[in-house]
Amino acid sequence: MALEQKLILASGSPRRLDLLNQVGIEPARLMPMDIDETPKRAEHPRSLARRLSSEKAEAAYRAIKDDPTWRHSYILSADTVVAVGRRILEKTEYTEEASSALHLLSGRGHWVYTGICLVTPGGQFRQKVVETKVRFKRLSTREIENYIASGQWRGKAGAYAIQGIAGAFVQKLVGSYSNVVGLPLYDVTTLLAGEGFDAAQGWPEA
Ligand SMILES: Cc1cn([C@H]2C[C@H](O)[C@@H](COP(=O)(O)OP(=O)(O)OP(=O)(O)O)O2)c(=O)[nH]c1=O
Repeated sequence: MALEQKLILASGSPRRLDLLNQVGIEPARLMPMDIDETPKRAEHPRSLARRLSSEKAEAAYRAIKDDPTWRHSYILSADTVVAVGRRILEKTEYTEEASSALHLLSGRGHWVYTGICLVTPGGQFRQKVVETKVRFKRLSTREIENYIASGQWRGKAGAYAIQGIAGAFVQKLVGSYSNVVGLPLYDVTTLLAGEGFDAAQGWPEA
């Protein structure tokens, strides 16, 4: 059976789809999962990324497990969390919040955690959290204002998108770049390889 018939991406993020396509993986179906992403009190950012990625996968699994067309599929989900120390910088739609997040990121190192979760057709959950350390240069008030005006921060964890203008803010990055954009490609393809998927050849015949 071809990979196309086997993989559901439980995400509405165009970046995640682009990243998968980049390595030749085209999911059969996209299932954006609308879950409550509010962190629990004192929840560590790493635990949050793990919990939310598995909640997205669980919601998708519940939706397809009794559906004869989709129940033999794999489900992949992810969640990206940006944090300065233990302080989580959530996605925002408000300019004031985005501006204070950028002031906080300016001239400092921060962590980007992406939780990934792969559910097998048998209902087993395989999970991982991947960490990338990013350091921004010092940002002037003018640079922050211009960035806010670009709107590129909307709906992005940490109020920035490394794949756009904010790429110029990055002084140093340690770890996976694709992890910051929203899906760590090495780790995703390694998880899929554990299920017998070879990116160059597709899935083995069922
Ligand atoms: C830090 C950073 C985040 N992001 C994006 C990736 C994610 O789409 C988003 C983090 O929010 P998520 O909640 O991980 O994802 P989402 O709500 O956009 O999509 P879904 O839950 O349906 O999969 O921020 C970038 O695009 N670039 C970046 O540099």
